[in-house]
Amino acid sequence: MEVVIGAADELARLAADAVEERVRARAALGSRAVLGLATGSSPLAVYDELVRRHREEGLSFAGVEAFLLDEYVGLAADDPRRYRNVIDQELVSRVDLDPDDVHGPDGLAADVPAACAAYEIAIVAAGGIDVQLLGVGADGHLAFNEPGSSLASRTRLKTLTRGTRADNARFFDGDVDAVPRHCLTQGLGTIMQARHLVLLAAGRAKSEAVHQLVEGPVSAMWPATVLQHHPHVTVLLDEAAASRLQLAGYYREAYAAKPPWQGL
Ligand SMILES: N[C@@H]1[C@@H](O)[C@H](O)[C@@H](COP(=O)(O)O)O[C@@H]1O
Repeated sequence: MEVVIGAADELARLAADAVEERVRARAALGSRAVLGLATGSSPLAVYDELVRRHREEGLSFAGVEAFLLDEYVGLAADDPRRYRNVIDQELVSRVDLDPDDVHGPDGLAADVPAACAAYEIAIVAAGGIDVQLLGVGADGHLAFNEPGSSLASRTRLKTLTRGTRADNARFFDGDVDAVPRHCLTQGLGTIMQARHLVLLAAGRAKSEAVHQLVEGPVSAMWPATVLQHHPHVTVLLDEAAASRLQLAGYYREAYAAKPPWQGL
């Protein structure tokens, strides 16, 4: 696990570098990159940077396939809070990514277990996710895998905690009761199969979750700690999110002394 502590614009550039590198490398081989997209505030600056590179530097997403981490259950197909619509607005509609190549768990499925199983199969059929962008909840949730989630879980229905619903009420005019109770989410086991995980966290409210995920014991009580078992994780933090790290000095030194050939 590599921890980088820096300014917001630098972190967004690094995450965009990881995405761009994969997209260009796959295109050069004549194959398609598979991206894992996250919603929430954390990746927004990354999407802005990718859009800028698309417009100014010719970065093309044509042929790229993308999968969302999670989705609310029960929001109407045209509801702007539906994550599939959020990602259209934040990224897909601003670049040349074909909307038909962007997939999310179906929060309106009549047969939820079948829809979740189909989602898992679709990810595998695409060849697996090359780069997965991630945020983390203040309680350590990853995607919508709340505390207590199996570390081996697959895409399934979950019940949101009151805390997560309160955090996300800002997207529902501050009305916690308007936030759906249920969601479909990639499981922790699903997320762990992506080849490179790039997690962004900002602000003091995330500092305990960040401390646990980087330095705490692996536990379902802090679902993001499962990332300690992944061979290729990049954790991009602002100063406030990094403020409870015990080994922050070491992470800074390691990053500053990193051989240029190493990449992210
Ligand atoms: N389902 C999402 C997660 O995928 C996201 O990572 C997390 C943090 O969100 P934010 O980036 O807005 O802090 O909260 C939401 O509940």
